[in-house]
Amino acid sequence: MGLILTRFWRLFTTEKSLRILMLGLDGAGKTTILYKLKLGELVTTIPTIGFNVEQVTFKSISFTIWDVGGQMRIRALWKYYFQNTQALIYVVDSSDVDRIEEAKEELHAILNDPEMSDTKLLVFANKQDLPNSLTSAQLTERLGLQAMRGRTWFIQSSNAKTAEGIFEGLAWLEQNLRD
Ligand SMILES: Nc1nc2c(ncn2[C@@H]2O[C@H](COP(=O)(O)OP(=O)(O)OP(=O)(O)O)[C@@H](O)[C@H]2O)c(=O)[nH]1
Ligand SMILES: [Mg+2]
Repeated sequence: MGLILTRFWRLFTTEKSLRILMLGLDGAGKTTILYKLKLGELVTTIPTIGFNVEQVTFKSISFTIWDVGGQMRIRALWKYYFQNTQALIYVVDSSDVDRIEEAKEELHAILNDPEMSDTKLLVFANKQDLPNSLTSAQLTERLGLQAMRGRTWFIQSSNAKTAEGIFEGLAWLEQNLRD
């Protein structure tokens, strides 16, 4: 009976959980972002070997966010998380200027996978608090975002330590994944 009621209730509510994949080079700030969203706290992270997954509810939508470790030797595992992903959150350390090209190559490799062809893209231009960090406009250029065809995307400046920009990014996802 409970199950029937639950199913009936779901017909009239907008309840749904969307699968979000969060990737980016090691140290970009993915795990920091995940727990800032989940707990509202700054957690002390260690490099992720494997993944973290958390359910985060924002406005009408429940997001299941998969945060996968970004170290080079484990990036080959990213593809096993692609299936059924509605949106990719790609986190970039905007101050790590020497590795922007690497971040660009990895991003385009992900987006070229057929399983990611309809996936929406949110880029966090993270670590904006650090000196010499690139602005979101500079990153847009360096990551080749404008040149992408047929992709719904957005770039948001952020500081994961203070949560600046993080919820703005989630609001964009909520708007674009609602229907
Ligand atoms: N200054 C500054 N530091 C940040 C910011 N976001 C994350 N960090 C720090 O960057 C370091 C790496 O953050 P993580 O969240 O562990 O990075 P990650 O992307 O999960 O890394 P992997 O798990 O190795 O893929 C930590 O010391 C964070 O505190 C930010 O916006 N500004
Ligand atoms: Mg991590």
